[in-house]
Amino acid sequence: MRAGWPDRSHGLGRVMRALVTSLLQGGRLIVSGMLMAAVVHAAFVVLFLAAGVTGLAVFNVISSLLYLLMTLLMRQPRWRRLCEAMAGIEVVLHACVACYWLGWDSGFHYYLLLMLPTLMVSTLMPRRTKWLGCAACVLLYLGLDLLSHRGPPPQVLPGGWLQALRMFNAAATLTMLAGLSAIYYNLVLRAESGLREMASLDPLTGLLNRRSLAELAHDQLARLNDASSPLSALSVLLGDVDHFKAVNDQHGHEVGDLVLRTISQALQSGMRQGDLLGRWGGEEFLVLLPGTELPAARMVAERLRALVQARSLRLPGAATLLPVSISFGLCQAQPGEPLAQAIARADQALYRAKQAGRNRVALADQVIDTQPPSTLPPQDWAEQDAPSAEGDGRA
Ligand SMILES: Nc1nc2c(ncn2[C@@H]2O[C@H](COP(=O)(O)OP(=O)(O)OP(=O)(O)O)[C@@H](O)[C@H]2O)c(=O)[nH]1
Repeated sequence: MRAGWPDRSHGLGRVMRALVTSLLQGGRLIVSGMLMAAVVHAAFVVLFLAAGVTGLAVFNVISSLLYLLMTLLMRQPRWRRLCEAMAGIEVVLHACVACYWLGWDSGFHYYLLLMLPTLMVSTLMPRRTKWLGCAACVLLYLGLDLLSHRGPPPQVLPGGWLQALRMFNAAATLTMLAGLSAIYYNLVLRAESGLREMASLDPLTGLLNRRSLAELAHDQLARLNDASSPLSALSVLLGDVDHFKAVNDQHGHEVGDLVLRTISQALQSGMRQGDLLGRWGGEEFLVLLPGTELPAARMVAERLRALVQARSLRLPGAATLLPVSISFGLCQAQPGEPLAQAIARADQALYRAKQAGRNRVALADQVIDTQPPSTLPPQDWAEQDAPSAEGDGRA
């Protein structure tokens, strides 16, 4: 239980807590609107009692309670559609009755205007229904105007009261419109950032996906080529999970996915601030190390490799651990070198790491290579003293 809430809340405390919780956690435009409506209606009870308009004061008590009830009911998805419809009916009915009873100058017709944005942003009704609802509101507004101007209203308030009421209604409507707009704007922002996140992250591992990592890599290469930029080096590390096909084949794709997530976490745990990690392909990971030259990058790669190796998995019912390991190919991007070429060089080094027994780091040639792999000179080294992969026999 959060500090500040009583341990055992009863009655009003519980209702208040549910209201605040529904507002904060529900986070929905319509819930916030209903809570605002309950408060505004409660304010009108006081106003009407003071002006001697008892009938409308009772109407407002009922409306205020109805809105509080709906705010609570809105937490249950099955009640949402009914609540939205009830709120709409209440606004229209209340605006019409109050405007007819006290006259056009009371300003109650303003509340009909609230229906237009509320209808339009509702997620619970089809587009056609929204437009029909808006058209009905406009017709009602015009009809109410005609009806109210045919003669004096049933209850005539003193001039000062009427003016105060109209100003209150105008202020309340405008404030609610501003509030609704702000809430809607926040919802749009949240949805937008959610979409952006979905578009840039790999859903399985939560790492950057290939597209967003490629964009960042292009930015880094541009900085490397820019003489005014402080970036002096960029190392590119391409990793590939060892014997991953065998994991899938022997244990199924769910275990394969678990291995990928485990390796992602291991890699993330070894990343430094400013380095970039992403899932480049199925079982391939790409790491960019800005400001890092080859010797330091090699140490980073060794650290990541060791972190992955330490994450062997114990599968349910299995007597032995499932070994996991990763091989890395490493190169330092050359100024002016395209991304594809830097990655191709890292890939060639990765190929040699695999050939040399896996679970190791291999460095690419420093020379920018434009030749096909078959004509390359023999590579100078793959780390022969690195530990062997678990279960090398599967190679
Ligand atoms: N479970 C799972 N498997 C994937 C995913 N993406 C790719 N794979 C599998 O990863 C396997 C990659 O196998 P290979 O490229 O043959 O390589 P490997 O078995 O890891 O062997 P080496 O790389 O030589 O050590 C293929 O069987 C793909 O189907 C994924 O998101 N989830």
